[in-house]
Amino acid sequence: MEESNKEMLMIQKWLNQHNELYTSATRHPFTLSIRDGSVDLSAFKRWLGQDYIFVRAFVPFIASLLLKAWKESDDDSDIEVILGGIAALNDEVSWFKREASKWSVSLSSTVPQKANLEYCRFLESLMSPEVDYTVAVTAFWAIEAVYQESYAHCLSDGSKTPEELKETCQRWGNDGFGQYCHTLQNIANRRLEKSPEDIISKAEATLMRVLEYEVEFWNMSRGET
Ligand SMILES: Cc1ncc(CN)c(N)n1
Repeated sequence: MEESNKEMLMIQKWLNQHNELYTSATRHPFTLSIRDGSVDLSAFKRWLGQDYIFVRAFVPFIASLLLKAWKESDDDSDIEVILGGIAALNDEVSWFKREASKWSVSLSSTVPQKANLEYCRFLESLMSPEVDYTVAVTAFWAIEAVYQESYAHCLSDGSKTPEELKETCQRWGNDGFGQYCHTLQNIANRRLEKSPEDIISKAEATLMRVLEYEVEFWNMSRGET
């Protein structure tokens, strides 16, 4: 391993080593099509309905992370950070309902697609008490960071995001959420620094699984499955 990687924090090292996979999640054709204004609105509506189902499954996952933080964390401020995420989710669920009615998407009749079911099943597996807090908080950071990077890109220079999709992009692409993701990354790095080799490799494998599920989730908006 080259010298620079030794001082580098674990997450940064992994993002370098798995840059292709990270890019496939954060620069997916679906979000690139939002950024260049060519997005197929039926793909956007498919994504909206599926993501509402995911966010509902995300709630118990964050609740389980709060419990792991309470039991295992060496730093009490982690609990407040995670609590902030739970509070934001409360607002997020109502945002989905408003946005769905704006697009006449019926959330109650949306059927979870295969990629969604598999991702939610993976989330549920991370809720098990056997899964270490360090592994779970690394997953939490990755899940949030993919959306933050993807949607921030739809708002950055040169973007031609349609006006009616800007609010969606702002939801995850805003600077405040960017700060929040950096806070999560710091928590994950702090925990990884003190972790034994087996936990570190579990966290790396989990990060890669999250990125793969995120790519499949974006692919789902194409509506093939
Ligand atoms: C699939 C997915 N991944 C991440 C996020 C951001 N919480 C989301 N809403 N949906």
